[in-house]
Amino acid sequence: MDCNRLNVYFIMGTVNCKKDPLKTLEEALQAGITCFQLREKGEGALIGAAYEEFARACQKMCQSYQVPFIVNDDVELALKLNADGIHVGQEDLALSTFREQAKGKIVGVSVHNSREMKQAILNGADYVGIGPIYRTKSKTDAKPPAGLPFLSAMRKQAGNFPIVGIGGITEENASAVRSSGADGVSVISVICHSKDIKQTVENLLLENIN
Ligand SMILES: C=C1C=NC(C(F)(F)F)=NC1=N
Ligand SMILES: [Mg+2]
Repeated sequence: MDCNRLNVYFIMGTVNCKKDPLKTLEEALQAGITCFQLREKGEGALIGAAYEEFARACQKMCQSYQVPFIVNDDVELALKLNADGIHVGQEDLALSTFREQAKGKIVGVSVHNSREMKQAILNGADYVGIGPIYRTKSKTDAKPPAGLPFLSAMRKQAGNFPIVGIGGITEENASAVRSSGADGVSVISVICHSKDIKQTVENLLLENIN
């Protein structure tokens, strides 16, 4: 996976949004997010036909901006929609299972320590999500903040394997996350709660990427 794809990796579900989620996604795509993950979970999340319909609407929008459409956890839906990839946690399926069913798809894995990262790379992940870097409000069962030194240590171990930082990342701390070794920043609230999504995404983007 081209690590520039991870530049600004927006993650969203209907639960995260104050205003219309599809409008939020449209504005974020227009502003230049480089990857999108549908993470529909938690209290009040869509299920069944409404969930699938929402997912298809998000996928269609991503396709019109040539931005990868990644599904969190739900491998079945990812395969049904022929999504560009999936993102799974340590508790989700074994990558090998998904890999067989989905050649050429992007597979991302959340990792919290060097053993998990080593395993994810061995199992054929295309990128790893490392965090939470800072305190997050978006994930109820998040681990304690790992901080930048942890991210730097993981970068040292990973060589140039694609790494995206996640957890409490804002316009203020995004550059520190990048200079600590992340190829990109993954965000939920800072975009979902932004009054000016175009400005927010521009402030998060690493400019003049070749
Ligand atoms: C828990 C997560 C950790 N990392 C990522 C990503 F940023 F995509 F790598 N997504 C998640 N849903
Ligand atoms: Mg998960």
